[in-house]
Amino acid sequence: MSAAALSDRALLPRAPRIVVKVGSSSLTGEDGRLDTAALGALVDVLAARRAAGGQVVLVSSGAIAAGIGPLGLGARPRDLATAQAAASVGQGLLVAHYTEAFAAHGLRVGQVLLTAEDTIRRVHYRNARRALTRLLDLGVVPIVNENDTVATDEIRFGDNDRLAALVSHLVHADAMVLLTDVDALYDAPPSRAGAHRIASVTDPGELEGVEVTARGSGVGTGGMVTKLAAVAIATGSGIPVVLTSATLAAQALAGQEVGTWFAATGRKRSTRLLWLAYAAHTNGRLVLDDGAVVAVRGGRASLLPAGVTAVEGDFVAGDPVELVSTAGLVVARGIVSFDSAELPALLGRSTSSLRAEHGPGYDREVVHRDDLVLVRRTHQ
Ligand SMILES: Nc1ncnc2c1ncn2[C@@H]1O[C@H](COP(=O)(O)OP(=O)(O)O)[C@@H](O)[C@H]1O
Ligand SMILES: N[C@@H](CCC(=O)OP(=O)(O)O)C(=O)O
Repeated sequence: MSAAALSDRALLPRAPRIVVKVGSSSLTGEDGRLDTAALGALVDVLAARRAAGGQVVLVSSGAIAAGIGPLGLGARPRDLATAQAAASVGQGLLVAHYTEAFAAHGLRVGQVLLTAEDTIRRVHYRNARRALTRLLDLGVVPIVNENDTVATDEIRFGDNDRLAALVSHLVHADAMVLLTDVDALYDAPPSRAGAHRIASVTDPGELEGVEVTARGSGVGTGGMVTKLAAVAIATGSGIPVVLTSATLAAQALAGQEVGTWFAATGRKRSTRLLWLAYAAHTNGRLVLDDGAVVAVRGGRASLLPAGVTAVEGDFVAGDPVELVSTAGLVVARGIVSFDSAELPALLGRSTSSLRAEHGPGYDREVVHRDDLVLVRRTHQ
């Protein structure tokens, strides 16, 4: 990423590396099936960007939609197993369409399927980053999607908006472009009479009072809610975002006054912590005593067994969990370093007594401070 974040949409044409995310709703026709003409039109815009010297990572949804027709399904499947089957059939077809469309411009594509896990486990995200940057160096257009066939209900993005934000962070993108079926963020769902387009957002506080729904277009998932969560992840880590419709992609990339511009607000953070803060589905809760709440809120302390009073849920070491006060207020999220089965016997105990009784290894933190993020409210 260049040293300073892009300060204005007019600078977008000169951004060296962008991540473009296109949603199912922009790639499907009225019947919910893949619209290859819309896909072709998007590829024309992205190919022009490549021809002008810019690097592009495309995060494309549409695998499930592309599987609907070939499998003879009437509509987008709601159950996970059928959705996974549709994605399995559709992903190959989707990438085949992209391969052909980009090849017409002399460009190669590379398929990259990621899971939520890939963005938290250190070794996984290093691998993903290395592969993506090598593809870009080789002049390839990486086409990223969630690996739907292996993603489980508990740990998956489901929508590609947050995946796109984490990919933007992973590749140090200069900007993220979210393409959907509405031309901008509106102050209320656009179907409502009198809803107004919001041209730019420079501070997250400006989003207060903006009414968004999680209900998408029918083929998409998450609606505007997951888009704003993705915007928070990207802008909060120094990456500005443009949100507009796929049909306005060319104008958006040219820096014209379309869509909604979200200015970068924060500095770069670790991808794993971003995932934990905004995207992770937690598998359990640790209840903290008052002293531990104060220590954790201070931002520099790890959570020790002595500060935990109760454990809720089933999890294994390495899972994301919520850290809550005795009143049930979520204080932080963290990657826990014990299984839920072994924790109850350790609670309230000092690390030295645990080491004496159970051996070295047991004197570790329940959540290390490097694996912990304080919770702030978002639109999620
Ligand atoms: N305040 C809002 N501004 C704009 N769109 C909104 C708002 N609230 C809800 N939406 C809805 O979000 C939908 C886009 O989400 P979705 O269908 O999940 O898209 P995609 O498939 O591109 O991810 C739009 O069709 C729109 O109806
Ligand atoms: N990975 C899924 C994407 C899920 C989805 O619908 O995402 P989106 O349309 O971006 O809200 C697919 O390719 O069908």
